[in-house]
Amino acid sequence: MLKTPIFYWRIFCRHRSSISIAAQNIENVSSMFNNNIKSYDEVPGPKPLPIIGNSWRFLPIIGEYKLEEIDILSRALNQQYGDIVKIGGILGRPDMVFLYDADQIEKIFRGEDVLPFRPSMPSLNYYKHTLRKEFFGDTCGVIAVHGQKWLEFRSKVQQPVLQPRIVKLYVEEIEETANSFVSRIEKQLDGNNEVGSDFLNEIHLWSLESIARVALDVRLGCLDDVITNEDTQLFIDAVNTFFKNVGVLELKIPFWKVFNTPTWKTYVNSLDTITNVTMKYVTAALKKQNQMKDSTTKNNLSLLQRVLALDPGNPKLATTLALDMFLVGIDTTSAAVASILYQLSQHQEVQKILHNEIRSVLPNFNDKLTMEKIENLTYLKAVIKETLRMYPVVLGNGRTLTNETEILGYRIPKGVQIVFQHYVMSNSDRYFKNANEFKPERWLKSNQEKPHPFASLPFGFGKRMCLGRRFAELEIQTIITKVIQNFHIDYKHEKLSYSVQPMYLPKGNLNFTFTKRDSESDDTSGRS
Ligand code: HEM
Repeated sequence: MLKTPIFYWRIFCRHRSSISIAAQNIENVSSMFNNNIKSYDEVPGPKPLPIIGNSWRFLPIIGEYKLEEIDILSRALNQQYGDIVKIGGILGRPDMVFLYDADQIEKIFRGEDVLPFRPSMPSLNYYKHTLRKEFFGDTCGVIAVHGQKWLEFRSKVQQPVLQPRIVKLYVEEIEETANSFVSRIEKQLDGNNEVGSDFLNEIHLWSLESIARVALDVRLGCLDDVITNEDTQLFIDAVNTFFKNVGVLELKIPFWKVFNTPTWKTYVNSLDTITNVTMKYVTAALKKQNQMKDSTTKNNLSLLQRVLALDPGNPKLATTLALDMFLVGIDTTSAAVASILYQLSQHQEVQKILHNEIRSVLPNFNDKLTMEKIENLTYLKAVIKETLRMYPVVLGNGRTLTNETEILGYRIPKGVQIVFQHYVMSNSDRYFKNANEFKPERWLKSNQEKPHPFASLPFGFGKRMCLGRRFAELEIQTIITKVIQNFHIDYKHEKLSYSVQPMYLPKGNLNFTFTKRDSESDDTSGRS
């Protein structure tokens, strides 16, 4: 069936929309007068067959393109065809052009117009714009939203969400959540100091708890031994159900478009629950804000209070923002943390340097984290960047052209979806010397060889850049600091390979071994 091409695109587009949008005017006028420009038909790529085009390549059994192995496929296409590859002739969807050239990607990003176009995640798009239209109206958020509605929403919330000054207000709460995670690990260790096979779910709980602190000003208690708050259990279940079903709706034949499939109903229920619980907390915050007027200084207003103030008396804007943060901020951050911990378990020398850095910045276990201290954890930041270089959780990002554009000597028509192949570029020696080596040092200031700024872009770029980036960084920096400060981490099982799930992360049980460090220990003590 002709479903698979769409699957393929959506995997790239995952992050429920990360695949962005965009548009640019680059050189499109001058190109009209340049006779050397080749036509779109000449762009290299797998040749489509009559009628079925290239769709068959994505079919199970007979097709050679496997969605879970897009990493391998993308590299193979690059080797076979070069820096620009057309995947055209896919029934029911626009052509895709894969791009492997960082200079060209930079041009496209820098030429973005005011309304970068994001081909949206259809299931969420339908939920927001049709099924629950009455609730969302024109305040639909940014995920699965484009055009003027996207611009209006993003312009309102962008400043508070991305401002370092505001992110700084959350250091203590994010640290508290990380401490709860550490305590929970301790309680879950078996006789061999190993955590259970469902450790990724533990990371998800931490991530949900952290985002709730930011988006709702609430301590949900996801990491408590016993969850007593009914809403919290409801919320955890709904978030899990959402993640379980969104992949099915986005990646399999979209029967839900024709009738209410059980998956669709479950998915809608989960979204309704997340929206309702979110609305409940936001409304409570609004009430509290009204009662406490003037008691908080303007500088200390939380993100939620600031967003509430943007639309006085109305909880809709803040609810929608929180909803979007939950929908795209949990599994991305969780995947990144899982991947970083795995890499640290595989690179003991890196873990040792990192631990020594953490010990020098936080000599005592009880030392509180501050933004200034985080600033000094330069090796930690390099470890995070290096993991996201080699294993970006969102494999590729992209933009749909809104104008005819010259790309690498070819005239590419409006409407084509350009997919930036960051995974391949950031793992190529062309952009990173000895690219297959895990070397955080390459990101340190002392390194003379500066990487191309558009070869590794884990959070995207430009007007639609990740809205939660600063919070994601704070969360990841804090959790890794706390875990490595407390434990030596090992992975004593067969090496894991990475796959698209649809976040890109190690495939298999993450039953790490956590060996408690004592406060005086250097990195090697406490190891079995
Ligand atoms: C490691 C963690 C994360 C990664 C790697 C990541 C990556 C991305 C990427 C690649 C995009 C697309 C950017 C573009 O098109 O240029 C994106 C968009 C977005 N991200 Fe993240 N993200 C992460 C965490 C988060 C978190 C924690 C939140 C919220 C708290 C968040 C909220 C968003 C939103 C709302 C958008 C859509 C922005 C728009 O379309 O205007 N992300 N993210």
